[in-house]
Amino acid sequence: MVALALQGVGASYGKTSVLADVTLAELRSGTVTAVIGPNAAGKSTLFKRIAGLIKGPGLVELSDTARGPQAICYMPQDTGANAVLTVYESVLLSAKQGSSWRVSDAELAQIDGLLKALRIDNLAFRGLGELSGGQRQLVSLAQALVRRPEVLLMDEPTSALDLHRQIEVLGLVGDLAKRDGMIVMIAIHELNHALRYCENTIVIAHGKMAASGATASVITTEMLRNIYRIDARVETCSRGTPFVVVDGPV
Ligand SMILES: Nc1ncnc2c1ncn2[C@@H]1O[C@H](COP(=O)(O)OP(=O)(O)OP(=O)(O)O)[C@@H](O)[C@H]1O
Repeated sequence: MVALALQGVGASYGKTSVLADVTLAELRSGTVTAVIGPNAAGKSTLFKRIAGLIKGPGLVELSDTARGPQAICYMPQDTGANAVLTVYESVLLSAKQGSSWRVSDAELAQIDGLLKALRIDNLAFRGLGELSGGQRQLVSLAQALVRRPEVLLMDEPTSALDLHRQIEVLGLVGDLAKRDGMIVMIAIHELNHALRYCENTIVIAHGKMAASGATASVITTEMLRNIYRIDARVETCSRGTPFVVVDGPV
Protein backbone atom coordinates (compact mmCIF):
# COMPACT_ATOMS: atom_id res chain seq x y z
CA MET A 1 0.00 0.00 0.00
CA VAL A 2 1.33 3.39 -0.96
CA ALA A 3 0.18 6.96 -0.34
CA LEU A 4 1.15 10.18 -2.09
CA ALA A 5 0.86 13.73 -0.75
CA LEU A 6 2.04 17.09 -2.08
CA GLN A 7 3.09 20.10 -0.05
CA GLY A 8 3.60 23.48 -1.67
CA VAL A 9 4.81 21.91 -4.91
CA GLY A 10 5.94 24.24 -7.70
CA ALA A 11 7.98 24.21 -10.90
CA SER A 12 9.68 26.60 -13.31
CA TYR A 13 11.13 26.43 -16.79
CA GLY A 14 14.22 28.60 -16.69
CA LYS A 15 13.19 31.71 -14.80
CA THR A 16 9.48 31.35 -15.57
CA SER A 17 7.40 29.83 -12.79
CA VAL A 18 4.51 27.80 -14.26
CA LEU A 19 3.32 25.94 -11.16
CA ALA A 20 3.12 27.05 -7.54
CA ASP A 21 1.79 25.97 -4.17
CA VAL A 22 0.11 22.70 -5.07
CA THR A 23 -0.84 21.05 -1.80
CA LEU A 24 -2.74 17.82 -1.74
CA ALA A 25 -3.74 15.64 1.18
CA GLU A 26 -2.98 11.96 0.85
CA LEU A 27 -4.00 10.09 -2.28
CA ARG A 28 -4.48 6.42 -1.40
CA SER A 29 -3.77 3.09 -3.08
CA GLY A 30 -6.45 1.89 -5.45
CA THR A 31 -7.80 5.34 -6.35
CA VAL A 32 -8.02 7.14 -9.69
CA THR A 33 -7.75 10.94 -9.65
CA ALA A 34 -8.47 13.21 -12.62
CA VAL A 35 -6.29 16.27 -13.17
CA ILE A 36 -8.28 18.74 -15.22
CA GLY A 37 -7.92 22.36 -16.30
CA PRO A 38 -7.51 24.52 -19.41
CA ASN A 39 -4.65 24.19 -21.91
CA ALA A 40 -1.27 25.32 -20.57
CA ALA A 41 -2.58 25.34 -16.98
CA GLY A 42 0.31 23.21 -15.70
CA LYS A 43 -1.08 19.66 -15.59
CA SER A 44 1.82 17.98 -17.42
CA THR A 45 4.27 20.09 -15.45
CA LEU A 46 2.70 18.82 -12.21
CA PHE A 47 3.18 15.22 -13.39
CA LYS A 48 6.79 15.85 -14.39
CA ARG A 49 7.43 17.42 -10.98
CA ILE A 50 5.84 14.48 -9.12
CA ALA A 51 7.84 12.01 -11.24
CA GLY A 52 11.05 13.88 -10.40
CA LEU A 53 11.76 14.79 -14.04
CA ILE A 54 11.94 18.47 -13.13
CA LYS A 55 12.86 20.09 -9.86
CA GLY A 56 11.11 22.81 -7.90
CA PRO A 57 10.00 23.99 -4.47
CA GLY A 58 7.83 21.94 -2.15
CA LEU A 59 7.65 18.28 -1.21
CA VAL A 60 6.41 15.21 -3.05
CA GLU A 61 5.83 12.75 -0.23
CA LEU A 62 5.61 9.09 -1.10
CA SER A 63 4.89 6.77 1.81
CA ASP A 64 7.30 3.90 2.45
CA THR A 65 7.76 1.94 -0.72
CA ALA A 66 10.30 -0.77 -1.34
CA ARG A 67 10.83 0.42 -4.90
CA GLY A 68 11.83 4.05 -4.26
CA PRO A 69 11.69 6.37 -7.27
CA GLN A 70 10.95 3.36 -9.55
CA ALA A 71 7.53 3.27 -7.89
CA ILE A 72 6.41 6.26 -9.98
CA CYS A 73 5.77 5.93 -13.70
CA TYR A 74 4.97 8.93 -15.92
CA MET A 75 3.27 8.22 -19.23
CA PRO A 76 3.81 11.37 -21.31
CA GLN A 77 1.34 12.88 -23.75
CA ASP A 78 3.60 12.39 -26.76
CA THR A 79 5.77 9.34 -26.83
CA GLY A 80 8.44 9.41 -29.49
CA ALA A 81 8.23 6.05 -31.23
CA ASN A 82 11.51 4.19 -31.62
CA ALA A 83 10.77 2.81 -35.06
CA VAL A 84 13.49 0.15 -34.83
CA LEU A 85 11.64 -1.87 -32.17
CA THR A 86 8.60 -4.07 -32.50
CA VAL A 87 5.64 -3.58 -30.15
CA TYR A 88 6.62 -6.64 -28.12
CA GLU A 89 10.27 -5.58 -27.83
CA SER A 90 9.30 -2.08 -26.69
CA VAL A 91 7.01 -3.42 -23.95
CA LEU A 92 9.66 -5.93 -22.84
CA LEU A 93 12.27 -3.16 -22.76
CA SER A 94 9.98 -1.07 -20.58
CA ALA A 95 9.36 -4.02 -18.22
CA LYS A 96 13.11 -4.49 -17.78
CA GLN A 97 13.94 -0.86 -17.07
CA GLY A 98 16.10 -0.71 -13.96
CA SER A 99 16.26 -4.47 -13.48
CA SER A 100 18.33 -7.41 -14.74
CA TRP A 101 18.08 -8.56 -18.34
CA ARG A 102 17.01 -12.06 -17.37
CA VAL A 103 13.43 -12.56 -18.54
CA SER A 104 11.21 -15.01 -16.69
CA ASP A 105 8.27 -16.98 -18.11
CA ALA A 106 6.03 -15.04 -15.70
CA GLU A 107 7.18 -11.74 -17.22
CA LEU A 108 6.52 -12.96 -20.75
CA ALA A 109 3.09 -14.18 -19.64
CA GLN A 110 2.42 -10.76 -18.07
CA ILE A 111 3.28 -9.01 -21.35
CA ASP A 112 1.09 -11.41 -23.34
CA GLY A 113 -1.80 -10.81 -20.91
CA LEU A 114 -1.41 -7.05 -21.10
CA LEU A 115 -1.29 -6.96 -24.91
CA LYS A 116 -4.44 -9.11 -24.95
CA ALA A 117 -6.22 -6.91 -22.38
CA LEU A 118 -5.44 -3.85 -24.50
CA ARG A 119 -6.40 -5.81 -27.66
CA ILE A 120 -3.07 -5.14 -29.36
CA ASP A 121 -1.73 -8.71 -29.25
CA ASN A 122 -2.21 -8.84 -33.03
CA LEU A 123 0.35 -6.01 -33.32
CA ALA A 124 3.04 -7.69 -31.17
CA PHE A 125 5.57 -8.16 -33.98
CA ARG A 126 4.80 -5.01 -35.96
CA GLY A 127 7.34 -2.20 -35.93
CA LEU A 128 6.39 0.85 -33.84
CA GLY A 129 6.94 3.06 -36.88
CA GLU A 130 4.12 1.27 -38.74
CA LEU A 131 1.40 2.01 -36.18
CA SER A 132 -1.49 4.47 -36.23
CA GLY A 133 -1.65 7.21 -33.57
CA GLY A 134 -4.23 5.30 -31.51
CA GLN A 135 -2.27 2.05 -31.77
CA ARG A 136 0.87 3.87 -30.60
CA GLN A 137 -1.05 5.25 -27.62
CA LEU A 138 -2.18 1.74 -26.67
CA VAL A 139 1.45 0.56 -26.84
CA SER A 140 2.46 3.46 -24.55
CA LEU A 141 -0.20 2.27 -22.12
CA ALA A 142 1.21 -1.25 -22.25
CA GLN A 143 4.73 0.13 -21.66
CA ALA A 144 3.50 2.00 -18.56
CA LEU A 145 1.30 -0.76 -17.12
CA VAL A 146 3.88 -3.53 -17.59
CA ARG A 147 6.11 -1.79 -15.04
CA ARG A 148 3.43 -2.28 -12.39
CA PRO A 149 4.08 1.14 -10.88
CA GLU A 150 2.70 2.05 -7.49
CA VAL A 151 1.96 5.56 -8.75
CA LEU A 152 0.93 5.91 -12.40
CA LEU A 153 0.73 9.41 -13.90
CA MET A 154 -1.05 9.31 -17.26
CA ASP A 155 -1.00 12.41 -19.43
CA GLU A 156 -4.09 12.39 -21.68
CA PRO A 157 -3.82 8.62 -22.18
CA THR A 158 -6.96 8.32 -24.32
CA SER A 159 -6.63 11.43 -26.53
CA ALA A 160 -5.93 9.41 -29.70
CA LEU A 161 -8.43 6.60 -29.04
CA ASP A 162 -11.91 6.03 -30.44
CA LEU A 163 -14.77 6.16 -27.93
CA HIS A 164 -14.98 2.38 -27.51
CA ARG A 165 -11.26 2.15 -26.75
CA GLN A 166 -11.43 5.17 -24.42
CA ILE A 167 -14.00 3.56 -22.13
CA GLU A 168 -12.30 0.17 -22.38
CA VAL A 169 -8.92 1.63 -21.37
CA LEU A 170 -10.28 3.78 -18.53
CA GLY A 171 -12.26 0.80 -17.20
CA LEU A 172 -9.14 -1.39 -17.35
CA VAL A 173 -6.98 1.21 -15.60
CA GLY A 174 -9.57 1.56 -12.81
CA ASP A 175 -9.70 -2.24 -12.38
CA LEU A 176 -5.88 -2.50 -12.26
CA ALA A 177 -5.70 0.37 -9.75
CA LYS A 178 -8.03 -1.52 -7.43
CA ARG A 179 -6.47 -4.94 -8.04
CA ASP A 180 -2.85 -3.84 -7.59
CA GLY A 181 -3.40 -0.96 -5.15
CA MET A 182 -2.00 1.63 -7.59
CA ILE A 183 -2.47 5.36 -7.21
CA VAL A 184 -3.48 6.60 -10.67
CA MET A 185 -3.60 10.25 -11.75
CA ILE A 186 -4.99 11.03 -15.20
CA ALA A 187 -4.70 14.40 -16.93
CA ILE A 188 -7.82 14.49 -19.06
CA HIS A 189 -9.86 17.04 -21.02
CA GLU A 190 -13.00 14.89 -21.37
CA LEU A 191 -14.87 15.84 -18.19
CA ASN A 192 -17.50 13.13 -18.66
CA HIS A 193 -14.73 10.55 -18.33
CA ALA A 194 -13.54 12.25 -15.14
CA LEU A 195 -17.10 12.09 -13.78
CA ARG A 196 -17.45 8.44 -14.69
CA TYR A 197 -14.05 6.92 -13.98
CA CYS A 198 -12.29 9.09 -11.39
CA GLU A 199 -13.36 9.24 -7.75
CA ASN A 200 -11.31 12.38 -7.10
CA THR A 201 -10.53 15.41 -9.24
CA ILE A 202 -7.93 18.18 -9.03
CA VAL A 203 -8.38 21.40 -11.01
CA ILE A 204 -5.25 23.22 -12.16
CA ALA A 205 -5.65 26.73 -13.55
CA HIS A 206 -2.93 29.32 -14.21
CA GLY A 207 -0.35 27.14 -12.49
CA LYS A 208 -2.29 26.87 -9.21
CA MET A 209 -4.61 24.29 -7.74
CA ALA A 210 -8.09 25.81 -8.01
CA ALA A 211 -10.06 22.94 -6.44
CA SER A 212 -9.74 19.33 -5.32
CA GLY A 213 -11.97 16.68 -3.81
CA ALA A 214 -14.57 14.09 -4.77
CA THR A 215 -15.21 14.49 -8.52
CA ALA A 216 -18.92 15.22 -8.13
CA SER A 217 -18.14 18.03 -5.71
CA VAL A 218 -15.48 19.56 -7.99
CA ILE A 219 -17.09 19.43 -11.45
CA THR A 220 -19.91 21.88 -10.89
CA THR A 221 -21.66 24.66 -12.82
CA GLU A 222 -19.69 27.21 -10.84
CA MET A 223 -16.30 25.61 -11.55
CA LEU A 224 -17.14 25.24 -15.27
CA ARG A 225 -18.08 28.93 -15.39
CA ASN A 226 -15.04 30.18 -13.45
CA ILE A 227 -12.34 27.93 -14.86
CA TYR A 228 -13.56 26.94 -18.34
CA ARG A 229 -15.70 30.02 -19.03
CA ILE A 230 -18.66 27.95 -20.18
CA ASP A 231 -22.27 27.82 -19.12
CA ALA A 232 -22.89 24.18 -18.31
CA ARG A 233 -24.84 21.84 -16.06
CA VAL A 234 -24.03 18.45 -14.58
CA GLU A 235 -27.05 16.19 -15.09
CA THR A 236 -27.60 12.54 -14.27
CA CYS A 237 -28.65 10.12 -17.01
CA SER A 238 -31.46 7.59 -16.61
CA ARG A 239 -28.87 5.00 -15.53
CA GLY A 240 -27.43 7.23 -12.84
CA THR A 241 -24.22 8.36 -14.58
CA PRO A 242 -23.46 12.08 -14.28
CA PHE A 243 -22.57 14.03 -17.43
CA VAL A 244 -21.89 17.63 -18.46
CA VAL A 245 -24.37 19.46 -20.67
CA VAL A 246 -22.76 22.53 -22.27
CA ASP A 247 -25.08 25.45 -23.02
CA GLY A 248 -22.42 27.70 -24.51
CA PRO A 249 -19.50 30.02 -23.76
CA VAL A 250 -19.91 32.56 -20.95
N1 LIG B 1 9.84 22.61 -21.67
C1 LIG B 1 9.22 23.78 -21.47
N2 LIG B 1 9.90 24.94 -21.50
C2 LIG B 1 9.29 26.13 -21.27
N3 LIG B 1 7.98 26.25 -21.00
C3 LIG B 1 7.25 25.13 -20.95
C4 LIG B 1 7.83 23.82 -21.18
N4 LIG B 1 6.86 22.91 -21.06
C5 LIG B 1 5.73 23.59 -20.79
N5 LIG B 1 5.95 24.90 -20.70
C6 LIG B 1 4.96 25.95 -20.38
O1 LIG B 1 4.45 25.67 -19.09
C7 LIG B 1 3.06 25.96 -19.02
C8 LIG B 1 2.32 24.72 -18.54
O2 LIG B 1 2.44 23.72 -19.52
P1 LIG B 1 1.87 22.25 -19.30
O3 LIG B 1 2.37 21.40 -20.42
O4 LIG B 1 2.17 21.82 -17.92
O5 LIG B 1 0.30 22.53 -19.44
P2 LIG B 1 -0.94 21.51 -19.51
O6 LIG B 1 -1.91 21.93 -18.46
O7 LIG B 1 -0.45 20.10 -19.46
O8 LIG B 1 -1.50 21.89 -20.94
P3 LIG B 1 -2.33 21.05 -22.07
O9 LIG B 1 -3.70 20.80 -21.53
O10 LIG B 1 -2.36 22.05 -23.18
O11 LIG B 1 -1.55 19.82 -22.40
C9 LIG B 1 2.66 26.44 -20.42
O12 LIG B 1 2.61 27.84 -20.41
C10 LIG B 1 3.77 25.93 -21.30
O13 LIG B 1 3.95 26.79 -22.42
